[in-house]
Amino acid sequence: MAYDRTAMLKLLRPAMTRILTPLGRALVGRGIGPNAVTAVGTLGTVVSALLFFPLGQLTWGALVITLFVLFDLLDGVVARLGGKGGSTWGAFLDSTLDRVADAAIFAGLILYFINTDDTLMAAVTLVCLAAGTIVSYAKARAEGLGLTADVGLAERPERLVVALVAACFSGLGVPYILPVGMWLLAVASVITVGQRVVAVYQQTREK
Ligand SMILES: CCCCCCCC/C=C\CCCCCCCC(=O)OC[C@H](COP(=O)(O)OP(=O)(O)OC[C@H]1O[C@@H](n2ccc(N)nc2=O)[C@H](O)[C@@H]1O)OC(=O)CCCCCCC/C=C\CCCCCCCC
Ligand SMILES: O=P([O-])([O-])O[C@@H]1[C@@H](O)[C@H](O)[C@@H](O)[C@H](O)[C@@H]1O
Ligand SMILES: [Mg+2]
Ligand SMILES: [Mg+2]
Repeated sequence: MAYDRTAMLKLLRPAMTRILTPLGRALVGRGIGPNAVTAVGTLGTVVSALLFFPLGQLTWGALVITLFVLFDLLDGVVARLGGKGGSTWGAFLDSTLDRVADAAIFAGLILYFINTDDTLMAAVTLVCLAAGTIVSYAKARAEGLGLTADVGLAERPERLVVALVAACFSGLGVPYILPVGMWLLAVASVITVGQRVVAVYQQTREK
């Protein structure tokens, strides 16, 4: 059964791939493989999220993190240009390290809220972190069972764009944008968990 793809950012993927292809080709030409790109992207994201955000450097944090999360598109480009179309180990590493990067981004924001004595927003951001992890787990578990759960309002690109744009503009002084972004993301992530559970349930009923 086909499912509607509600996550609109997926439409940007071909364009982003085209933009990153010359860089990917240069990396392949220098013998740099996809796993190195995945590892550097994750390390850069973790270090910048846990450095900039807790210090209140939201704009710089968002910009530097953006640079490193784009490595997640670049690693796939490098894998495909490498000629073998990607490896099983690389696919596992990519998805697993995505969880590490996501945890660091939201942990950095939680530490920022704790440092500014905003316990409520720290809790809302914790919901974003937990629900986002469950969203990814639901898909991985479904795929492990031979099903799909490739649906939802707040898939990873949406979660990253909302969090990073809100942090970026909050750092520039736009009022309320970070709390509003985190509240919206918490609600959208919880809804996405529900959407994936329903999608898997429907497939099990059809079998
Ligand atoms: C200095 C910074 C300037 C800021 C400029 C902002 C530019 C960004 C603008 C827009 C971003 C647009 C978002 C793009 C959406 C893309 C949609 C999408 O689907 O993305 C998914 C991916 C990656 O998914 P995945 O990892 O699954 O795919 P891969 O292509 O990697 O393929 C996986 C397969 O590849 C093989 N493989 C992989 C790795 C490996 N080691 N070995 C392998 O073999 C294997 O077969 C695998 O199965 O991307 C993402 O999730 C990342 C999304 C990035 C979102 C960025 C958000 C930033 C937006 C704004 C930031 C705030 C800045 C505000 C600026 C304001 C200015 C006024
Ligand atoms: O499920 P989700 O968190 O929305 O989306 C995620 C993808 O964007 C990511 O690229 C992949 O490696 C993860 O395993 C996960 O599926
Ligand atoms: Mg990737
Ligand atoms: Mg990924």
